[in-house]
Amino acid sequence: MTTETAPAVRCTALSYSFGNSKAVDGLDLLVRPGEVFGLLGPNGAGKTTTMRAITTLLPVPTGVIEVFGQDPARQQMAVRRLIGYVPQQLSADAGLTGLENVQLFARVYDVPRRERAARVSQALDAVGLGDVARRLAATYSGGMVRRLELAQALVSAPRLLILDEPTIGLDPIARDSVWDRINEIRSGTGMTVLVTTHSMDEADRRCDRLALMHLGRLRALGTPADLKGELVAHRRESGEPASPPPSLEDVFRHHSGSGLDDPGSEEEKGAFNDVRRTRRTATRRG
Ligand SMILES: Nc1ncnc2c1ncn2[C@@H]1O[C@H](COP(=O)(O)OP(=O)(O)OP(=O)(O)O)[C@@H](O)[C@H]1O
Repeated sequence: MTTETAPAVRCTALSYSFGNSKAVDGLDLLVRPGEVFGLLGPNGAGKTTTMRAITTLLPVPTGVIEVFGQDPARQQMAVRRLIGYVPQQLSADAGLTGLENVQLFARVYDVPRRERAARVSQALDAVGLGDVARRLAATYSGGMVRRLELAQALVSAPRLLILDEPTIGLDPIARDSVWDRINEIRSGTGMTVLVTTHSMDEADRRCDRLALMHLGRLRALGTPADLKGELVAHRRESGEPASPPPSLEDVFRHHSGSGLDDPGSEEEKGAFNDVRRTRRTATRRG
């Protein structure tokens, strides 16, 4: 299969353990080219581990991963060239200007020297930071820092953009601004986006398809509408009240609630809404 026709990502029986603890447990996943695919799940579900395995940042896992038909274990550099990655952790340097931050990534990604200046300025313009590129990142707001990190990832013109909690800690306006930029770039390039999120709203509004993960395993897969529709059908068949219409939160509870895997702690059962962590935006300004 050529990289043109291959799925953006295919994971087959993917597993990864930290010591005796299984972070990802037999995951099968297929991300189609051009879609926004969301990995949704509470803390510890295995989302970040899955992403890091795809990005080649973890030692070789068990199972198979393909990124546009390439194997990250054997074709590490080829895969890295296809990917732009925005990790959860802060990746912008507050002591550099926006421009310098993106220039740094252009060198790291080995963007050809003669294309560098144009690509850096395109990436900054694409995220709406062209006018403030010569200001220190320390003076940027949380939303601007997140857009700067997006520019860093975009400077290599990736076919697959991987975002780990892209809008955590941002207010709704900054969130929308980040997503608007991502979608503008997608419509211009056909780029695929793989994103993790805790946010039901973000998953519902922004993702074409979702994988619900819990305790390292895939619990459900589909469009937000399909996932909710399946729960409606299940309620109908089991004689449960049809209203109110289910939310994604209800879908998640249905798939990961008591009786599945380790139903153990009460904390784990229903805590989906309680896991929203902030990315400590304020400290990232200084
Ligand atoms: N470096 C590590 N060393 C040991 N255990 C780890 C490490 N990274 C993750 N884990 C464990 O692996 C499991 C999955 O973690 P992972 O970060 O992939 O989950 P997640 O769904 O991304 O959660 P979060 O939303 O909190 O980032 C958790 O039990 C976590 O404690």
